[in-house]
Amino acid sequence: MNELPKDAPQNCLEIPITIRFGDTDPYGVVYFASYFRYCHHGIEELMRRVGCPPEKYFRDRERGFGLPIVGAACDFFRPARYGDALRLHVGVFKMSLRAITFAFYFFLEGRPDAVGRGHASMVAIDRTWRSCHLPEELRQALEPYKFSRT
Ligand SMILES: CC(C)(COP(=O)(O)OP(=O)(O)OC[C@H]1O[C@@H](n2cnc3c(N)ncnc32)[C@H](O)[C@@H]1OP(=O)(O)O)[C@@H](O)C(=O)NCCC(=O)NCCSC(=O)c1cc(O)c2ccccc2c1O
Repeated sequence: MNELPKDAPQNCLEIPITIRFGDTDPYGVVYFASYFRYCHHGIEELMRRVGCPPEKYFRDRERGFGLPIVGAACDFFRPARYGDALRLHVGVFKMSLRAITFAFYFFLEGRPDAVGRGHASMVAIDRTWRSCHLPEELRQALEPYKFSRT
C-alpha cells in the first residue's frame, strides 16, 4: 500500500518475533508466507493489549459476528534470517464503521530502517456473512493505535 508511512508511528505496539527454523526457506531466510503469520500474530497481540481478546472477537457466536481478513500485502526490503532478532510494530492505519486496516513494520536489531512493511484489512460480518458494524468497544479500544487520530 503506497499510502503507508515509510516509518512506523510512535503509537504502534512493539512485539518481539521469534524466527523459528520452520519459518525459513532452504537458505535460512524468512519465507514470505511466514511474514503473514507474524502479521496475524501482531493483530492478535494488539487486540489482547486493548482488552478485546481475539478468541472472543474473531468469532462471537452469541453476538453473531466474525472478523475475516479481506486483503493483505507485504513488501520485503532486506532478508531476515534464522537467529535474527525481529521486532514487529503494529498499528491501525485506517478504521471505518465496518473495516479495520492494520499496518505492520518489521525491524531487525541494530537497523533503523524497516526490513519489511505490510498491511491487512478485516471486515466485520454478521451471521449471513455480510458486512456489518464493528463492535463499538473494539473501535474505541483501538483508537489510541490509529496512525492519525483526526
Ligand atoms: C467480508 C465480506 C462479506 C464483505 O463483503 P460485503 O459486500 O458485505 O462488504 P463491502 O465490500 O461493502 O465492504 C465493507 C467494508 O469493508 C471494506 N473492505 C472490503 N474489502 C476490503 C479490502 N479488500 N481491503 C480493505 N477494505 C475492504 C470496504 O471498503 C467497506 O468499508 P467501509 O469503510 O466503506 O464500510 C466479503 O469481502 C468476503 O466474504 N470476503 C471473503 C473473505 C475471505 O474469504 N477471506 C479469506 C481469508 S479468511 C481469514 O484469513 C480469516 C482470518 C481471521 O483472522 C479470521 C478471524 C475470525 C473469523 C474468520 C477469520 C478468517 O476467515
